Amino acid sequence: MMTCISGIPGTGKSSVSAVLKRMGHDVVLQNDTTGNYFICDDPDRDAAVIDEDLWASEFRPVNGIVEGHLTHLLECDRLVILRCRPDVLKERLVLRGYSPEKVHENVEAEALDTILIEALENHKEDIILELDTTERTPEEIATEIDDFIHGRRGANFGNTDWSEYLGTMI
Ligand SMILES: Nc1ncnc2c1ncn2[C@@H]1O[C@H](COP(=O)(O)OP(=O)(O)OP(=O)(O)O)[C@@H](O)[C@H]1O
Repeated sequence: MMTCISGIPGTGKSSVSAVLKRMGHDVVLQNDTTGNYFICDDPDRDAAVIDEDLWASEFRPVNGIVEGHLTHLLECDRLVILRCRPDVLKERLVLRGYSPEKVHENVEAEALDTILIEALENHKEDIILELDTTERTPEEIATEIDDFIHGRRGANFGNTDWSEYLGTMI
């Protein structure tokens, strides 16, 4: 069974995945699988552009967890989307040294539910679990994901609404 953990950069995917790995889950990093799909560097965003559709269509399923901000594009059995309140996400990304443009782009995408919307275009609702990481530890989030993977809790999404942040601090 393959579980994907997606979310805007800074929502806590790596932190949560590290805990899940310690709990015994096999974790594959998206960035370790995209090398053959490189198109060019994007200096404005300080990121590589990859052929996302080709990567997603050629991805070989794994029995475990795949973590990365594009993994909601993959076919999978369970999909977890991590969320973070825009003002807190902004702090996390500024601390990382992201440029103001990159902070804005990511925080706006979070406020607009971008990943959830894309996920709903590709997946059935009953495999999606959305978790707000804002005021919770990676350990708490990892426990919820472990419960989801093992069927001890069900799918759930649509409970975050960051629209009040649009057009204000971002
Ligand atoms: N639940 C949390 N509570 C507080 N801080 C957190 C939490 N999760 C992550 N952080 C902090 O937020 C920052 C970003 O976390 P992390 O690298 O896990 O995000 P990410 O979603 O994996 O980002 P990327 O997609 O760029 O790899 C880190 O400084 C991390 O310590």
